[in-house]
Amino acid sequence: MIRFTKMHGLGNDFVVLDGLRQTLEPSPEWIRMLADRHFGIGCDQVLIVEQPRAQGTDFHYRIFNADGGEVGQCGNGARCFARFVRDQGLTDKDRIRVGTAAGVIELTLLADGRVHVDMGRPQFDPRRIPFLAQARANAYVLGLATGNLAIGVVGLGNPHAVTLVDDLDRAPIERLGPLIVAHQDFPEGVNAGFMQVLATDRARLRVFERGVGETLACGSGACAAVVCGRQWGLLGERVQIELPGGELTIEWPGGDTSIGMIGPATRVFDGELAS
Ligand SMILES: N[C@@H](CCC[C@H](N)C(=O)O)C(=O)O
Repeated sequence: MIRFTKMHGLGNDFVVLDGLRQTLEPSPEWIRMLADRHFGIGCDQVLIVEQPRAQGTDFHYRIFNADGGEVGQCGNGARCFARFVRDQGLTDKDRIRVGTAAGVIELTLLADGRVHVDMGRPQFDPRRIPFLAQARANAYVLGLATGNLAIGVVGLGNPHAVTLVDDLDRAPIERLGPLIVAHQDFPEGVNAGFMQVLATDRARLRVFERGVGETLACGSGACAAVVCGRQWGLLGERVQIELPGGELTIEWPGGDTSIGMIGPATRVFDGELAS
């Protein structure tokens, strides 16, 4: 039997697994089965808690998309990770340092039950995102079969493309999302965000995620949207991002500073899976 916990961050849902007290062999086929909403448990991402690998960290955090691919970042998952390791008695710390495939992030359990994630500094160097562009820019033009699209591109431990729209309810996300995610200029794929700015401290966002499709919320996507919005002179330092599943607070002073995200983490149920 494999023990798991079903959790979500604003409807971006996860199967969370303790890889410290049980032996796991997360093949892509097994991850796809867990994530399957008909033949498995159902989730957008599978998250695994492992022994720390980097010095000065408490745990290692592995993230798998529903398609079985392993990735470097999941912001909503990071909040659930913090809640999980505390609720399972794996730590008694309020501030937890976690290594990921993309670097170290810091999670802080707040007194009101929400979690703050220090997501690290945004990456703008196209080669390191990775994105095929000659030089760094605040905006790029992406050639799609449907025409040219203006995007911002930023790495948050995973790649993001952000498009500004006038009306999020009318944006052709189902049509453009798959084209952006699979575009040849993103050798490892990309998460495609669509943002409508409402004020300097408030925006709406929908994200078509790499390896999943559209989700109810994307934490790293919300950070990417604020970074791009600030670079375009549209957003301030502290922004409320409205996603289909609820709201996140994103803080980014700009420049070479790290980006902060505050939001909820919810445990839905615990279960056992016949392995
Ligand atoms: N939902 C996540 C992002 C998960 C990974 C993403 N789909 C990728 O492939 O990079 C979030 O909350 O950040």
